[in-house]
Amino acid sequence: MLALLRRWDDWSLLSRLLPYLGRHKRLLIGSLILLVPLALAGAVQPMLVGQAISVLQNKPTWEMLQGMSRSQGLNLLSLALLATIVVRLAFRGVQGYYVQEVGQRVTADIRQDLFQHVTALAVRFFDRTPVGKLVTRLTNDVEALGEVFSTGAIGILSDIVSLLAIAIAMFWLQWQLALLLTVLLLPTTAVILYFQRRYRKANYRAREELSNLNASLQENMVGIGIVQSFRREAYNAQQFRVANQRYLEAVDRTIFHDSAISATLEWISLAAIAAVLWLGSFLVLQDQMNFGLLAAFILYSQRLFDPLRQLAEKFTSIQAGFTAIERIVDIFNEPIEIRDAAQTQQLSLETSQSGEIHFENVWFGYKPDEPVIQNLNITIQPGQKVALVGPTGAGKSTIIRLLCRLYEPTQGRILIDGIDIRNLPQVELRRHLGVILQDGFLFAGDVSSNITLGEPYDQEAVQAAARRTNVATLIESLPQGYATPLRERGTNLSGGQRQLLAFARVAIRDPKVLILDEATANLDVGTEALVQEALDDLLSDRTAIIIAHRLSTIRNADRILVLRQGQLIEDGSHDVLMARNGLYTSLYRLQSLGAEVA
Ligand SMILES: Nc1ncnc2c1ncn2[C@@H]1O[C@H](COP(=O)(O)OP(=O)(O)OP(=O)(O)O)[C@@H](O)[C@H]1O
Repeated sequence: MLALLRRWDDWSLLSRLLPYLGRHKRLLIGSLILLVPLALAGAVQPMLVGQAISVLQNKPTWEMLQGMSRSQGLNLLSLALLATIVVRLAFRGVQGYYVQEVGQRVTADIRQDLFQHVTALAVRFFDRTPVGKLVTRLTNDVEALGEVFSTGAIGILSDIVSLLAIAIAMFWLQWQLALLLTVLLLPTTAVILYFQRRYRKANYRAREELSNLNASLQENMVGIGIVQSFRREAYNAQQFRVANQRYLEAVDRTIFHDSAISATLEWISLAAIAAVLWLGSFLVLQDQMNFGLLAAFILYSQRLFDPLRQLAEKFTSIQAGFTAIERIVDIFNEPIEIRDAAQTQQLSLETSQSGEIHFENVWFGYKPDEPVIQNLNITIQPGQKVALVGPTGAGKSTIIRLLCRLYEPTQGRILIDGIDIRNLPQVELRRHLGVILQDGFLFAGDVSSNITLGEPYDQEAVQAAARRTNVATLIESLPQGYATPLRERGTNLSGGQRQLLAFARVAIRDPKVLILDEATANLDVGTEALVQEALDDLLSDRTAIIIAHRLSTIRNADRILVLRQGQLIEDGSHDVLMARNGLYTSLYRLQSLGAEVA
């Protein structure tokens, strides 16, 4: 307990999460109220047994028992004992249920808030955090935290109330024996605290190792295709074995410290009985105490260590919970870097002139000292089709991520229709931009929901978007049409078909700016014709930024921007750039040569 009080850090961490308890006040208060009769019944039982023995021995008893015959007194005491047993039986179940219920509800609330927080974090956070680790935090850690709120915190309160009730009863009955037991409690508590501290450290390590294990698991599952095609199974299994072994060793350490605590308590509670017998018999022999009282104290010495043992067990789960709290609060503390401004502006979508994009002295780097985009100045007129071209790693995709505000420029600003994108609500910015990437990601759900993505479009709009993007025939040929279930992996859609769905997803939103990042790279010839047709339709009357490695696909762009190492080095139409005989010309010639050789 002292260790807990000393850990102000922990308490301040915990206090961040206390409001969650406040949401379930009624259950919480119910479970707290039930603690009182439970503790009282527990503390009275040894007294009743002691009185029964005294009645049997004709020794002094409580006043109310003195006018009764021995059998009447014994009957009354047995009835009272039965009543305390009934109280404990009846209330313990209800109280346990309430406590678990509070824990589970708090866990569910925190899990939900954590999910919302994590999905609001900038992409930058995901660059440095493996998905497996996040999953561990959202599942195992939240679960461990739930224990703090259920069995942990309230359980500890219940044990403390029991301990207090027993202590008061003991001191009331016989102070010397009570003092002896209290003195024995002190070194026990010190030993427990020592092992607790060790346990806490071991537990933190174990959780870290579990995160690593999950991260490795997740990487292998997601990359299973590559794992198998490069025959990396044995190699990866070896790596997994190492991670698994490390986890095992870390868990072993926690078990060791946990067992050490139980063993200490086991030993000390026996020692306590011996000590009570020793001092108690001495007092009985000296006629300072009767045998009934000694019997009551032997029961107390067992009872006293029982809540202490439970307290230690709960401390263990609370310690695990504190580790989890640290890791969860870490995530809650992760600032949401990209937020809507306090005063946002609106885009006027109605004018035909909307869709102008302007990069003004934009600098950006994923790491502070490594600029990936350097002093970029571009103006794209409404309706213009612009292609971004350049060697691999030149920064083409980065420009798109900046425009979508997945990352913020370190210097300079980006304007859409004259408004800084930081002043636009993110919802509006992203609605204004239709992005199609190389892989059309599918969510678990049916075809329609993969097009609407949860927004309230009616079925007619979904079908119209599908027709516009040449995917309607395909969808209608699926076993359940628009209601066919899809999921990210293992669907029977080809890369091209998924891409057509991604087009429909954008078409239904009717964005003013279309962004294609290698959107047609993965397609077979048949699908490419379909996609090209859909694309021509989508592109009309929209500003578009297109990234394509195959330069033949962007010949018709109004403007081609050539990048090298994050700098714009050429800007013009295909013909103008060819005449200039620069980087674009050499890239184009290289590709034409490649095509001829092929
Ligand atoms: N998430 C990231 N974290 C750190 N560095 C990154 C990240 N994404 C890209 N980079 C680096 O930024 C540079 C530009 O990357 P970007 O993806 O914009 O290039 P690109 O021109 O689109 O390349 P490609 O044609 O190969 O897709 C590269 O040097 C890359 O290593």
